Amino acid sequence: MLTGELVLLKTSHRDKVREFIVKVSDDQLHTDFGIIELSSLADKVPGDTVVSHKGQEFTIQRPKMPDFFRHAKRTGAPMMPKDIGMIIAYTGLNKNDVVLDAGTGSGILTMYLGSIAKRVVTYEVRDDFVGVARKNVENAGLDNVELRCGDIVEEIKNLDEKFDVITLDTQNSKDVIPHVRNVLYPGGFLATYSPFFEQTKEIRDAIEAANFYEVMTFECSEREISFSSRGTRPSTSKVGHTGFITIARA
Ligand SMILES: C[S@@+](CC[C@H](N)C(=O)[O-])C[C@H]1O[C@@H](n2cnc3c(N)ncnc32)[C@H](O)[C@@H]1O
Repeated sequence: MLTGELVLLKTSHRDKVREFIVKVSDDQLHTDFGIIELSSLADKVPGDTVVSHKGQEFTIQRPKMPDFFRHAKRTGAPMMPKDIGMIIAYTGLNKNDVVLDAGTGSGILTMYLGSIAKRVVTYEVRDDFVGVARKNVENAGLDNVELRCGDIVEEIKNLDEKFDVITLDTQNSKDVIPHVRNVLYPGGFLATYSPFFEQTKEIRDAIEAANFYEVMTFECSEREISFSSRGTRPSTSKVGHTGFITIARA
């Protein structure tokens, strides 16, 4: 692993997996299971192990987005991976795209967008939430995300840049939509996320008034299957309703 690279350290204790995301550096990681010199990770590769001063063995992996998602600090209502996956798939997000995103919240969707897109500009009206999101984005090692504190309803009117994809997860997305086409490239995608039917209808009305194409609204349900010695069946604890996704094209 290279100096400055992020590393996922995993160890088992009493049948439970404990994990830490660290950076290869001259620092130390202090855990219940002993101290690890992080410089000792420099000559390792994924799959190798490192041993703490108390003799506890940790395996070394490269952290991926699901690890950053699990470790992220949360405020408000972060988007779930099932919905994030749909937005990424239906907007066709790729490495050349520049994205406008609002509201940032704790930056969960923002992190996933940043892990794929060329650049992400994200707006959040609460500066304490911007602080949380900034930490999550930095912890995920992303340097292509620009976090701005501001009200997207006003800020979008003053933007002089165009975007390939715009994602809106705010209570007032309907007030942003009339301005979206001014900053979205022709053929670019808008994706909105809204928990209520009423809010979603307002978004649809605003999208229709702004003459978008290829409009569709859906919700994504996720059904986990549980496997046990007694049999195989859908899990009884499931993720219920989260939100409705609306996709539209300029
Ligand atoms: C549901 S959360 C977003 C969650 C985020 N997508 C995530 O995955 O972590 C909605 C956020 O929008 C912010 N917000 C609401 N109105 C806004 C506005 N007009 N401009 C910018 N942010 C706004 C709220 O403060 C809140 O943090």
